[in-house]
Parts: sequence; C-alpha cells; structure tokens
Amino acid sequence: MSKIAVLGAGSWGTALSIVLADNGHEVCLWSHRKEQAERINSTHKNEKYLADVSLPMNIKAFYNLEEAIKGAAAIVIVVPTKAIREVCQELNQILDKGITIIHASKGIEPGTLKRVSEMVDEELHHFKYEDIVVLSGPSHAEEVALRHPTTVTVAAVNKNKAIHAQDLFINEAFRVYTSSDILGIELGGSLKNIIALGAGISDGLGYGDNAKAALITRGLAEMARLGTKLGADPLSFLGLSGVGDLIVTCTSVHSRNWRAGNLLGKGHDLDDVLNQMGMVVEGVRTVKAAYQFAKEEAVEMPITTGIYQILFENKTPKDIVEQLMGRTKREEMDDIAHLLVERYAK
Ligand SMILES: NC(=O)C1=CN([C@@H]2O[C@H](COP(=O)(O)OP(=O)(O)OC[C@H]3O[C@@H](n4cnc5c(N)ncnc54)[C@H](OP(=O)(O)O)[C@@H]3O)[C@@H](O)[C@H]2O)C=CC1
Ligand SMILES: O=C(CO)COP(=O)(O)O
Repeated sequence: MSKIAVLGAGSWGTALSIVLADNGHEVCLWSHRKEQAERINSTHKNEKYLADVSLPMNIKAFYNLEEAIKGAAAIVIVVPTKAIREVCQELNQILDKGITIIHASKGIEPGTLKRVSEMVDEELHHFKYEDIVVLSGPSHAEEVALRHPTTVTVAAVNKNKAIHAQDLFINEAFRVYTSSDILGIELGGSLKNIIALGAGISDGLGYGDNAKAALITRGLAEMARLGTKLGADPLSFLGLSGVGDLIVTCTSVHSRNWRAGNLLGKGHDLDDVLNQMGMVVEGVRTVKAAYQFAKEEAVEMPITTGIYQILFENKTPKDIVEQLMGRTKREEMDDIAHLLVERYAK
C-alpha cells in the first residue's frame, strides 16, 4: 500500500480519497484552509462538501502542502481548473521527481485554450507531459462516497503511468479503465459540462425528455467534431468520458452544471446562480474556451454557441431554442461519418 496525496478538499477530492482509503492507502488530503483541515481531522467528515459521509480513519487532512506530499507515491490534483496553475506553482517548488501525477479536474482554460494536463505540464518543470495521468468519467462524488458502482477512465501517453493510476484506484465499487487518448478523455470530460448546462436550461424551461435527448445526442456530435479536429480519437467520445459523462451530468440532480442551467432556465441571472451554487460550475468557464476554440478552428458548435450567448451576450433561453430549431436543414450523420472515414480509412 502507498501514501497518496490528494490536493483539493472539495466534493471530488474527498470522494476520491475515500476510494483510495478503501484500497488501504494512507491518504493525505490537502486543504488550502487550515480550519477545514482541522475540522476534517477532528470530525472525520467534510461538513461543507460531503456532509453525510464518515471518512475512513486512514484519511488525514493537511494544511501544509509540503507535509501532505512528503513520501507520497502519487499526487492526485483535484482543484477547480481556475486554481490548477496556482496549486501547481506551489507544488513545483517542493516536488520530487518520480511521483505519479494524476489530475481529476474537468475544464479548459479560456484565453490559452489549455487542457488541465497541459497547464500541469507547464507549471511542473521536472515532469514529462507523457507521464501525466487524467482520471475522468461519469462519477458524481455523492455516489462514489456511498460506494455505488462507478466506472472511470484513466488516460496517459505513458501506458505504465495509466496502469499505475488504475491499480491505485480500482476496487469492487470503482472500476477503472485505461486509455492512451489523453486529449479525447480530457476534452470529453470538459465539454460535457457545457451540454449539461444546456440540459438544465431545457429542464428549467419545462421542456421534456425529447429536448434533453436531442441536446445529449447533438451535443455529443459537436464535442466529437471539435475533439477530432484537434486530434482526439472520435471513439473516445463514445466512451465513459464522452457519452457516459454526458448522460450522468445531463440527467442527474447531483450535477452542479445541470443545477446551474436549471436555475438559468427558470429565469435567474448568472451571478445569482453562481452565488447559490457555492461549488464549482466548470461549464461556465469552459464554454468561453470552447466558443473560442470553435471560432479559431472553424468548427460548427451551435449548442455551445447558444449557451455562450445566454451566459455572456444576454440572449434568452427561448431565443436560443428558436435559433437551434431554426437552423438550416441537414443530414444527421454527415459530419460524424466523415470524421470516422477520415480517421480510419487511411
Ligand atoms: N464533484 C464531482 O462529482 C466531480 C468533480 N469533478 C471535477 O473536479 C474538480 C473539483 O471539483 P469539486 O471537488 O467537485 O469542487 P468543489 O466546489 O466541491 O470543491 C472545490 C475545492 O477546491 C478548493 N479550492 C478552490 N480554490 C483553491 C485553491 N486556489 N487552492 C486550493 N484549493 C482550492 C475549494 O476550497 P474552498 O472551500 O475554500 O472554496 C474546495 O475545497 C472540478 O474540475 C470538477 O469538474 C470531476 C468529477 C466529479
Ligand atoms: O463531472 C461530474 C460527474 O462526472 C460532476 O459534474 P458537475 O460538476 O456538473 O457536478
């Protein structure tokens, strides 16, 4: 069994710590708030983020980052994407080579259009990009913490690193697959949050299952369109970090992106919604990046564009429904078929 440091004591960092602790590892859960670390150690609960769950005794919380990572075989980074660079800059000062670096955050940085693995690579100077592992898939923290059956994918260019991460996390309630398509796995996990905002808006407007099925299916088409243009394997979008995560995030009341969308659909404004959530809603930031990507890469992403316009250009959800439903008629499989032919007919 190993010592593993988990950086980020929110919902997901805490749930992943439980999985690692169930596997017998010594887990050091780092919080950037001293009071929170002390409270976790005295109550064995994370009262703000997973209040109802008792934490195993082999999870210990730390406020001091150096102490948290000392002697660790692996570090799992699980902070919101806007905090990735800051945390990695601090980590860079104190990190030993040879540690396996895994991240489980889902988003793309607006402006630079970097994925999380690319930000980690830029900030951790003694690590090779090939060795960074991403963990992604349909996995709400609330259900993982209850040991409900969950499946995820770990991806890295270096297969041995992905297998190391798989071995650390896999157990009878948490099944872990590997992939070498880090690009596709990260894009799937990030872009699905935008579509989940859309699904929440649709439900908030009072539309039913037909509209949601349409959003999931056509959302997947535009995720795969952008991903493939950027070099991802189109089949990754049919996997856990594509359609799997889309289904869970677009249909679950646990999803913060769905819940935020739902409030927007009911007429609340964005600032009000984000204040009410009190947890990270990654889709709001990622939609800026995806909108920029779509323009720069000349990829059609009508749903993403519509969500961006609702959030940042004062368009109403109803305007966007009209815009989407009134688009020029076309063949359904046109672009998907071309993507697959281009990729596999060589
Ligand atoms: N929740 C889930 O089910 C899943 C989440 N994810 C992804 O995991 C990532 C983290 O999400 P999640 O844990 O849910 O988010 P939460 O909002 O539940 O928690 C975020 C945590 O990060 C901390 N944090 C914020 N800024 C910093 C910083 N600068 N330095 C250190 N810690 C910081 C927060 O501290 P504070 O309390 O002070 O704000 C909080 O403890 C996201 O990218 C999300 O998409 C992926 C799969 C499932
Ligand atoms: O990524 C997630 C589940 O796989 C969590 O989604 P939310 O951030 O929308 O809650």
